Amino acid sequence: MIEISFTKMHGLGNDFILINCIEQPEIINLELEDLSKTLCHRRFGIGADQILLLCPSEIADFKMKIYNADGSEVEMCGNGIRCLAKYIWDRGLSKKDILEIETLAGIIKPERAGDMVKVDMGEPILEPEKIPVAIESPPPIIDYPLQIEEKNFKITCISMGNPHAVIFLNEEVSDFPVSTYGPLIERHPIFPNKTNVEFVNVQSRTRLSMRVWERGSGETMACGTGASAVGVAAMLKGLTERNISINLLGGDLLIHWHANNHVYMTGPAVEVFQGIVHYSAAYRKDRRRHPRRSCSIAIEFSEKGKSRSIPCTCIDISESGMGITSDYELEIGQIISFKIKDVQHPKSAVVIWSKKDQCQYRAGLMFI
Ligand SMILES: N[C@@H](CCC[C@H](N)C(=O)O)C(=O)O
Repeated sequence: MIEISFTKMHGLGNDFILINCIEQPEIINLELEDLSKTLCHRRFGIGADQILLLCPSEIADFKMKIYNADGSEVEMCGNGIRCLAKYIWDRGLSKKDILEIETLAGIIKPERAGDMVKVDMGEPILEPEKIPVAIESPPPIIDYPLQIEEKNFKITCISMGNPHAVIFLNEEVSDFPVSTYGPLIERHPIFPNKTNVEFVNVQSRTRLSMRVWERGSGETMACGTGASAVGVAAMLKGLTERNISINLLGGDLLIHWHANNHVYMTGPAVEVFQGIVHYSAAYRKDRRRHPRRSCSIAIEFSEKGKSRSIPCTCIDISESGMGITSDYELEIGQIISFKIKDVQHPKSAVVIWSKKDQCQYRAGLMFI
């Protein structure tokens, strides 16, 4: 059982469990799919649509990893990145007004905009093979006919880093059976990576209303990438201007498809509460980048801020970490210092797992 500190946040009711993996680096070593499924569960967990992991990045200010409630890892989350930016600013983790956040969809830039957060969502992707959607037709895919049971839909396909199928309805979106057709379209074989599905009504040339069925999470109160895709779809079809507001179940987002081809999304981000969850951790199978050599070397370590030396045995070692056995129990996240005679290695490590093994303790350490 490990303790995980988290912050519950939402963007227009699309809710997130944000975990700071810079402060808790051991989290990255967990089975993250299991973690997301467990924590997002609305009855047995904390409850959320997605988990967001704040991580260090080598190419941007920070990295955001995102997992849906069903455990699937996703490329991008528009409401999530506004919440992540607010978390970073509120805790003084960066003084920059425009952040660069690495995601699986590339580097996305959230910017302070008064009480709101404006996000440069990048350029929409229209090529069918990149969305991806198995339709052999030149881009853009607009109003492609798709029959689902007795209903004939027309889908407009766009990727904002993640896939979206946008459907403009003649009937009222507020009464539409989103939870009947959403999952059938999400898993339709023409979407090899599944898809998010947006159902839309046009109110005027500057205002739309929509509901969204999110891939891997079900119907949510809002979706930032979804609203961006809907804005692009409406503009491609000539239904609206390039600067519009979109009403979702949780409130409004502003979408601007700029002449530079970037989509800008503006909306709120809210922190709800902080907490600590006790989690029965499953660890990732061995995905080490550096192979470990077995050994048996007696070493001593000391805990950060303490001078007492504690004996232990190093039982395997690689470029990035080592395994030890000791009579002393170490805690996950604890930082220790040590020295191994005649071996070149960093002098500090963080404990990424720890368990009792018969009458001794075993721990995995990552060099820092
Ligand atoms: N809620 C998000 C999108 C989250 C990911 C999505 N469910 C997917 O699987 O692509 C947003 O605000 O963009």
